[in-house]
Amino acid sequence: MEKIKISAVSYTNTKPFIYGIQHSPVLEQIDLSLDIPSDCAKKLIENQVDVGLIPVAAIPFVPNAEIISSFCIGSVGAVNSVFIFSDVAVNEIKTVKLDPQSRTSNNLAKVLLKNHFKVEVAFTTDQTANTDAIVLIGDRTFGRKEDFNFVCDMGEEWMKFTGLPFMYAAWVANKPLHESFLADFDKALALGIQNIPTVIEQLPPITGIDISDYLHDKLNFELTVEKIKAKDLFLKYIAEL
Ligand SMILES: C=C(O[C@@H]1C=C(C(=O)O)C=C[C@H]1O)C(=O)O
Repeated sequence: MEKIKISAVSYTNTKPFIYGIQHSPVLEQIDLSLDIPSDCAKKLIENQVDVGLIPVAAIPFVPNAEIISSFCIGSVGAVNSVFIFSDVAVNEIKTVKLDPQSRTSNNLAKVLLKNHFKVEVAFTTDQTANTDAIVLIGDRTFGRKEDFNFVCDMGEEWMKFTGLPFMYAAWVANKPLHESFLADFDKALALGIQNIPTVIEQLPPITGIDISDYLHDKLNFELTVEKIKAKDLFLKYIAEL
């Protein structure tokens, strides 16, 4: 039987899901690759894979996109790995360098700066540019908060702006898949979330972040009705940018 090709995020935030997949029988049905989020999206959009843990901002670009799991990468308030870092206060930001690995958080920065902070800002993807602020996500943010005068946690600011939690990435398919596979896959993800203490024990030493606090209390993996509401609202704001 042909394996189901899956692209998942290569960051620490996805380790519980990987643990669950690797400790479940569904592993035998899967060809798993770990990629930066922007590549997870690219692979799913270009049909190089059947399922991706992809940035929610990329969902509208996936033909026949369907969210297939009751789990996601989310937060209820602060997430501690999705930031706008700057040395000037947010109302003084004029230029922002975007993170080439991100699709969701780059758009979240645009949405929040326009609608929440109400500042007009120029964005660049040129990584050599000198800007007032940068968007940075994932493991590369660990230990970086001390390097900047101003630290804006976008999960926290989204909550202040909308009163809602946030969904950064979702498990999305680009074609119909067997019900039995989907049930087994979701069970595998659930197993990973139930075993976060073991996942933490097995991680190599990580500095610059309290990894237990991050995986237990900042990240929030259940795909709730409120998070779907947040995703729909976020996509609406993106369409209005
Ligand atoms: C919480 C995070 O969520 C992520 C942010 C993403 C994005 O900005 O496109 C995509 C996938 C997730 O890894 C993070 O990476 O820190």
